[in-house]
Amino acid sequence: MGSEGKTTPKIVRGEGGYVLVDVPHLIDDLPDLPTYPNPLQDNPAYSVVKQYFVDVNDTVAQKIVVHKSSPRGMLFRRAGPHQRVYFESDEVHACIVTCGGLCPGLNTAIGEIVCGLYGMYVVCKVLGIEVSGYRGFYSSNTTNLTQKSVNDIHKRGGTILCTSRGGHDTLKIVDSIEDRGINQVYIIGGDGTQKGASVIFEEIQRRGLKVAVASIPKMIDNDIVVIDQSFGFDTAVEEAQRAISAAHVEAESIENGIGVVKLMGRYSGFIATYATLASRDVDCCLIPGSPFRLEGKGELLEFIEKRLKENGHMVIVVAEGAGQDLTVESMRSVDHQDASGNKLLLDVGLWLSQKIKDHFTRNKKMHINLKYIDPTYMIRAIPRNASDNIYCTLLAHSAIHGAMAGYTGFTVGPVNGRHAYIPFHRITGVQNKVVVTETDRMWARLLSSTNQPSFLSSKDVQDAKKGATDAAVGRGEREAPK
Ligand SMILES: Nc1ncnc2c1ncn2[C@@H]1O[C@H](COP(=O)(O)OP(=O)(O)O)[C@@H](O)[C@H]1O
Ligand SMILES: O=P(O)(O)OC[C@H]1O[C@](O)(COP(=O)(O)O)[C@@H](O)[C@@H]1O
Ligand SMILES: [Mg+2]
Repeated sequence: MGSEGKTTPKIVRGEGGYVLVDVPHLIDDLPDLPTYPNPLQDNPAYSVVKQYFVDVNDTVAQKIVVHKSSPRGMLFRRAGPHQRVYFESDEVHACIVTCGGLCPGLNTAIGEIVCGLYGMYVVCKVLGIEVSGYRGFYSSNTTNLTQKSVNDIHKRGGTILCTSRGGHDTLKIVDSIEDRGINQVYIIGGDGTQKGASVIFEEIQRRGLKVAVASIPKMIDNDIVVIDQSFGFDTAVEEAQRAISAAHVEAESIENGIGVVKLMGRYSGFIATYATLASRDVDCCLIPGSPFRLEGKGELLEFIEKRLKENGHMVIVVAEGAGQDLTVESMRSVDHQDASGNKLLLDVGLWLSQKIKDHFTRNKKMHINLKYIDPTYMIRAIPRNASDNIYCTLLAHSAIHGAMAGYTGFTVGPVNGRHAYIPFHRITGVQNKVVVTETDRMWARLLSSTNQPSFLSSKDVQDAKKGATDAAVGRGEREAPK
């Protein structure tokens, strides 16, 4: 496995606090590359739009709420089609790879890259890196992707290219790119994948190749900074409702019924938070950013007892990364990792369910009926919903326009609603989290909606505030405290 990217950030400063966090361009290292008119100008669909092309100086502001005396924040390059492109249509040899865990919308993203390249840029060589993920680059399994072959894949869950964890060998991957004559690499994947894409880009740059590397971020649990939301998240929240509903039906149909639902979210609690807020059936939501304890006054077990006495049933949603400090303590775990180096978490849902059962068996005050639901793989495997489908189309188009315009080493996504190109170094190594204190009002809305205690001690509040500051610094919204 490679290390994280070390590209020097390309920062452009101007008047009035203008700070553009720019993305690399092929001409940074290959200044004499010729340009060509964008074929879209002759496309009957797109040429009717008067101002279809973006201006090369267009930027998107990361910060839209600014104070009189605070820094203006950073800008990113606006995504979209450019008047001039750096590839002739028949010169393009693109490839697409999907890595990491499944996420609804992967097939739409693949299909839309293929259709966008063929339809908008009259490209006719698009290779799918199969079987699978990064290691697929150095196996012989590839497939020619055509508009016909991707025709209805957006209706299916999973990825037609398959995916994998581990197996990132930068040199072998770039050798394969070079040997096959690939000059546009589209990489779809999560945080690990973005780190991998970053080192691939650096090796390509080191070899002085005319190869654009564009990535589409896939983080089902939305733990990506800078961009508004990741694809598949909306679908995941919707599908999570079904698990919560089932837990609610089970819980309310039996005396002292408790439904426990574990939702994805290793570092963040976005799916759990949004699904809880949306469902209104949840009595208690537990996420990584909000520590809790089991025993003691005002702590979780006491709250469960209270809610059962009041309502006769309750639903608990727990994000997979919640309470890891407690599970590690009680299960004396060893530090296991998956093939990609991700820490393997202990199943907090199972652990919590057992703890609740033990508590009520021990104190014999109340007989409870607990049902535990883990819908992780059911959620990941479904096809995307309508809004994620459209979103994936826009992401794919933004990636294609960027690569054709010669940008490289970038990921795409909406920043305050406008699509932008973001350099890898801005999104790798920092995680987006639900911030339970300070500025994040969503958690406050959740507490008010479930009417659960916050379970936070004053030390937790201090730690959470520090976490909020670190996250804001990570997002570039605030300067690091001196
Ligand atoms: N620091 C890294 N450098 C290079 N490749 C990496 C790095 N971290 C992860 N990868 C590779 O990225 C791919 C996907 O990573 P993984 O963490 O499994 O999924 P995700 O991208 O969804 O987070 C794997 O093939 C893994 O080897
Ligand atoms: O069984 P797998 O494929 O390792 O996946 C389990 C993990 O995949 C996820 O669904 C998503 O993780 P990634 O974003 O790293 O792919 C996690 O929430 C979960 O812990
Ligand atoms: Mg990941």
